[in-house]
Amino acid sequence: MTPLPQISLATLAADATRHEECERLRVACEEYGFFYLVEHGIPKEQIAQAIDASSRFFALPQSTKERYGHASQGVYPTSARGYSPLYGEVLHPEAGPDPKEMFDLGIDNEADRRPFAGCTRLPDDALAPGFARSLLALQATVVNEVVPQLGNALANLLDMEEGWFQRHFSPPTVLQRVIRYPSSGGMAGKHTDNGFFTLLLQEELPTRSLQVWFGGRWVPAPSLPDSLVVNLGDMFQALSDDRFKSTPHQVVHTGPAERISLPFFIYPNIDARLTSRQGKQTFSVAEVMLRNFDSIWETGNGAGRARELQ
Ligand SMILES: O=C(O)CCC(=O)C(=O)O
Ligand SMILES: [Fe+2]
Repeated sequence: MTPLPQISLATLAADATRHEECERLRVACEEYGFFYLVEHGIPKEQIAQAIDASSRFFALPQSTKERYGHASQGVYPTSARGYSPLYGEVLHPEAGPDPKEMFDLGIDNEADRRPFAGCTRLPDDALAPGFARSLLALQATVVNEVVPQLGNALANLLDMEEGWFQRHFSPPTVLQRVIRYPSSGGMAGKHTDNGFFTLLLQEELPTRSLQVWFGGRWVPAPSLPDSLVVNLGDMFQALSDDRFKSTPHQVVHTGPAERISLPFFIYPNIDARLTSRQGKQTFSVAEVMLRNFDSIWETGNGAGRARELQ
């Protein structure tokens, strides 16, 4: 059993029940910074198709996958999109590069030359059947349905002025990722996520691979049927003047099967400059994101608040 609370997006979004569920959301965020999202509205088949197609993509020959690597993508920073082989990313400096492989996508916009924007070069249907199609379909549901509803409810916890969420998340910056942890053992070093919040879809496996740092110990966040995992990121913590925390977490996957997970890292609009509720912190979204990418990919110092975590 996991102690993590469950929050219903349908209840949160309905006028008659919103108030009570918002209170439960507040408690979940204050106590854990992690919760399960149920009644989230993402069709089960859409998730299953994305996981199946991802698994097939990762089974392609290494040289084929590497044709879609960071250098082939044409987005700045280069590590923001495309395929990354095993041992590419450092989430915690002591753990070193993680045994996991990944593919990163974002919201496509050919003409947009700002950081983290542009178009993802994806394998076509002949090479990776359903890969691009299923991941972009999932992205559309997440970005158009889940992010506005959940994002608004989370923004309300921050007590910002009317229209704050709408103003700073139109559109949001979305880092969509597909991760494969091999059956021989996979890891994601302990870290915090750097954005506003993260939505995690994970393959339904009996393992307890994802672990959350809570109450001085690692608590498993296994996949529960029809549930997503949501966690708060460093930007949420900063905007709340540290009232809410971005909770440390890690992945220790020991097999016996491989594990696919599909996180969506949700950030404000890339041009936003934001100030916390009490005015103690002001930051540029692009600057914070670029610094975090530099720490992960260039200096090996890890993600989010990793350096604070022993
Ligand atoms: O794969 C997972 O379950 C979580 C991965 C994660 O925490 C991350 O990529 O930030
Ligand atoms: Fe994470």
